[in-house]
Amino acid sequence: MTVDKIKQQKKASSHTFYSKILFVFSLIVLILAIFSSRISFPRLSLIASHLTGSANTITATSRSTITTTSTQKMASSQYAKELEVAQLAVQRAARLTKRVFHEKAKGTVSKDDKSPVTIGDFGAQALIISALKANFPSDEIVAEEEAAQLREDTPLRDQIWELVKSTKLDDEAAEQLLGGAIKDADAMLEIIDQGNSKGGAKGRIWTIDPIDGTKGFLRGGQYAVCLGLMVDGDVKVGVLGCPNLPVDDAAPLAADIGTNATDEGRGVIFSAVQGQGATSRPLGTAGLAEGKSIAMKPITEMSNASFCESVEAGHSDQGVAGQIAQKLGITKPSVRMDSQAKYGSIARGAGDIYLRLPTSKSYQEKIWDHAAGDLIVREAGGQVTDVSGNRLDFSVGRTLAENKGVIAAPAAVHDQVIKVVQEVLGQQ
Ligand SMILES: Nc1ncnc2c1ncn2[C@@H]1O[C@H](COP(=O)(O)OS(=O)(=O)O)[C@@H](OP(=O)(O)O)[C@H]1O
Ligand SMILES: [Mg+2]
Repeated sequence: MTVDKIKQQKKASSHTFYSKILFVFSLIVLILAIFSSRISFPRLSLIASHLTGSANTITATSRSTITTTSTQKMASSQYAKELEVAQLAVQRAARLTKRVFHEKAKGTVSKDDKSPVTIGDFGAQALIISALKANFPSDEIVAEEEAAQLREDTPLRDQIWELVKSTKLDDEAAEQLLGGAIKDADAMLEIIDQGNSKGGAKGRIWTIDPIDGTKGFLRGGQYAVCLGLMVDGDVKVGVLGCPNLPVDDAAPLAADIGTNATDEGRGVIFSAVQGQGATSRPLGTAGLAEGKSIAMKPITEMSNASFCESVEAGHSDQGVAGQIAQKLGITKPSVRMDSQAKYGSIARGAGDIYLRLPTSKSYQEKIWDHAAGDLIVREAGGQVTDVSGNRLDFSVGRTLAENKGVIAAPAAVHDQVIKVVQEVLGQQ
């Protein structure tokens, strides 16, 4: 054997040695990354599914099995304080709405656009804005309700004030974090009116829908207390309190879900922070309960998929949705459900697809009806767009002026759904 050959062999074996070391080193780094929870298991499997482009790689284990100690995780992550305040504010506001929900008389009045609003809507908005202003005084707020009507109607104002001043979380530290009680009824009106931001593409702006699905709330159905934070037009934090959804993420979706007479086993908070995944936790009455990571369910067969839509035919074209579902091969009837509870339900894999088809050319969707749900579904592995396949644009004011309709589905099938939506709408 020549000296050259011996040298070559030595070089080759030292290469193999170094690549082995490199392999072992990468393995250790990967294991450390998993255990330090910087990448949670559901997100890893979602990343895997994006890499392979296959829905099937999102395994069943990615769903709802990982318990996160919310406060521990929050402490080190971006928007931790915003998330904690937002969830507690929603939990407290939901407590108020539940009191009204169980009353026969809900203090319902009609707004200028003829839609209903209750003492629950006004009270919840006051409590949420007061918590946000205590923590983030210079942030702007886009909220659904305004106090003008209450300034004219003192008995109604007083009814709301009674509710607001007596609704607290049974946790002193949580109450303190939310800034404590509002001073008096007049201060409450001022606070309600602080939700009058025009919205837009610059700075930190919160969106609040104190009771989304007010009609559902009045009917005894689903409703949601919704809160989102946008930074420069992009949703960073989203929280949905759904008092009438089951706590169990795996409970099958049905129109009458959560219509039991008591609150036993129901009430859930969904939340998400951009880039940090989505979570569900039981809706409580004191501090925050433990959360679980949630992820959308992979659709392996369209014939087994389910889709949800609005109960109100005026809010979404149910005829067109039926045609889309049929063309996709969906065989189950739609699950009609009020409010952003639909977004939460598909995000945790209880349902698969959410279709919201415009009923009029002129209606512009409101940002508070979609901001939180949009982020929660996307962080759970879904895609949310309008009927043309464009992302919802929250940066153009109080409405989604640049979008028509909403289509939310697992990322792996979203293009397929949009293709069919366009075929059906093209035939109209
Ligand atoms: N024409 C039209 N088209 C689309 N959407 C509309 C329309 N009119 C109203 N709204 C908004 O719908 C919000 C309720 O959402 P959902 O339809 O999902 O729930 S519900 O079935 O109506 O309860 C509802 O929110 P809330 O007012 O908070 O209930 C409205 O902002
Ligand atoms: Mg709404």
